[in-house]
Amino acid sequence: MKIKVGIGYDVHQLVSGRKLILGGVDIPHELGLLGHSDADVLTHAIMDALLGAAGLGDIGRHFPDTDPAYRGISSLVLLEHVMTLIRSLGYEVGNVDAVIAAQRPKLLPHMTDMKAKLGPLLGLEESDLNLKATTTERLGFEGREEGISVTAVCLLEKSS
Ligand SMILES: Nc1ccn([C@@H]2O[C@H](COP(=O)(O)O)[C@@H](O)[C@H]2O)c(=O)n1
Ligand SMILES: C[C@@]1(CO)OP(=O)(O)OP(=O)(O)OC[C@H]1O
Repeated sequence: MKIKVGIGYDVHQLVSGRKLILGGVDIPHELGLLGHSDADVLTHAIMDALLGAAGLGDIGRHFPDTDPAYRGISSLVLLEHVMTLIRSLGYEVGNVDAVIAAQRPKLLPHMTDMKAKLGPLLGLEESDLNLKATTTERLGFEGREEGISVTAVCLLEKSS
C-alpha cells in the first residue's frame, strides 16, 4: 500500500453582495466570499491537499482564474474533476481533516450539511472526513472578519 500526504491552504476575502459558500453549503450571512469561482475556500483547500498529495500542483494550475469557464462555477464541480484525476492515478482518499478560521458566523451548525456534500464526492465515510472551525480570537484578518482561511490535510492511498 502506497500512502501520500497532502496539505492545502486557501484564503478568500469577505465582502458584501456575495454568497458565503463553504463545502458546497450556502450559509446565511451578511458577507460572502469573493473569488472567480463561487470562492468556496473550504473546497479549495481540500482540492489543493488532494493535488499536493498526488504531486499534481495546485488548483490555479488546473483551473486558471483567467479562464471564463470557471467564472461563478461551483467548486464541487472542480472537486469532481480533481477526484477524476486522483483516481486516474490509482489513488483513493484515505481521510481529510480541515480547519476553517472564521470569526463569524458560527459554523458548527452547518458541518453536517458540508460533510454530506463533500463526503460522497471524496468517497469518504463520515468518520474519515473531519471538519473543524475556530475563531482567531478577533486577531488577524480572520478575526477582523476581512476574510476566511482554511487549512486542510489529506491522505491518498494506492494498493500496489
Ligand atoms: N466560526 C466558528 C468558529 C468556531 N466555532 C466553534 O466554536 C468553538 C470554539 O471556538 P474558539 O475559536 O473559541 O476555539 C470551535 O471549536 C468550534 O466548534 C464555530 O462553530 N464557528
Ligand atoms: C478556483 C479559481 C478558478 O476559478 O478561482 P478563485 O475562485 O478565485 O479561487 P482561488 O483560490 O483564488 O484560485 C483558484 C482559481 O483558479
